[in-house]
Amino acid sequence: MINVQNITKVFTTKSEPLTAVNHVNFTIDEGEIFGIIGYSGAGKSTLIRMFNGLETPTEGSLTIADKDITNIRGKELRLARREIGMIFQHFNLLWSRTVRGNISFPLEIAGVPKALRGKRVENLIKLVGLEGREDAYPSQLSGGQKQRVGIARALANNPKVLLCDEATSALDPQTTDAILDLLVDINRKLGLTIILITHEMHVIRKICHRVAVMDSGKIVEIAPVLDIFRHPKEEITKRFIGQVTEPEETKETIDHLLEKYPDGKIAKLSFIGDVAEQAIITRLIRELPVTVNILQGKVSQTRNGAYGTLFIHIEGNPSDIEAAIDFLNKNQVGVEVVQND
Ligand SMILES: Nc1ncnc2c1ncn2[C@@H]1O[C@H](COP(=O)(O)OP(=O)(O)OP(=O)(O)O)[C@@H](O)[C@H]1O
Repeated sequence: MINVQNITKVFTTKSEPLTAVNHVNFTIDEGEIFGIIGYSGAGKSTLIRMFNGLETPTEGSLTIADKDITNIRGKELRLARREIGMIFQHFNLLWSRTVRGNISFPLEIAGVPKALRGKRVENLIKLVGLEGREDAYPSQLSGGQKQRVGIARALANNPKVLLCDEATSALDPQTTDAILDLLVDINRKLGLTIILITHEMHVIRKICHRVAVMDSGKIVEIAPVLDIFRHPKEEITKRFIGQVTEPEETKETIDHLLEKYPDGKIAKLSFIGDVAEQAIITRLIRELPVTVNILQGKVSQTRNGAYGTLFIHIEGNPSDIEAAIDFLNKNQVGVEVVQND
């Protein structure tokens, strides 16, 4: 449905040209929730802003539903923008208008007659769960409620695509989850394609089907979310995954254990889906003369299934430890020795 080909954006700055997005290629299917993750300055905002003409690419093309939106201007661009809604980190609401007034605004701009607007606004308020708050002003709303208004406003003209620019970054964890659940609900109900940018792997893990990892203007890795969890290739991807799979205290625990047991090896095991980690560890201890200490474990749920990590410390003589790692590898467990000696 969406085809991004060789998209590049170079900004002219006082000192030298700055390449914010550097020859990026990918496609997005209709109805997909597609995440783009990267640290600050990676080029995510610039990339997403090219989807609705807020930035013009220096090179490359971008087609949405077979329509090339790269170089359109004026009326054509305004019409194309109606097909693409956008929500923002800081909501960008009109402070002098009520909830109803904010949601109605894009309909007024599009010239929808008043008689039709009322019904449409009521439906949108219901869709995002803001019944009873229709007459409140943004200053009277919580962050989560403000973003619900942002979502309703973005959906007012029945867009095919919703762009989310760090839409949950200003919200607390509980409100973030509620807004993410709402996005999934809307994606299911309306078949809407959602493209979101974030620096939080939690957001990707919770709702995205696929993810692209962006670094210095380039897409360095792109895959279904569960595959990325299972086989991250790039160092930066591993760091993002660590945000959700590794409890913060893991490093301290590992350091402590290395001091306590200087001879062992510490391994990070990855389990996908229903692989029963308990049974594998039990068999490992029975079959090989090694001792296993379980340090930390966590299971994360993604849209495509569960992903678990377990940190263990293996003690024994070196050949038995090697045999233990072999055993784990043969049992469809991802094994990464994180540190030894
Ligand atoms: N209008 C502009 N003029 C000059 N440079 C810009 C402009 N907009 C963005 N940049 C630069 O392009 C690079 C990418 O910025 P961008 O905002 O796209 O990154 P980002 O990944 O979204 O980060 P953040 O989350 O901090 O916004 C940065 O080095 C930024 O300073």
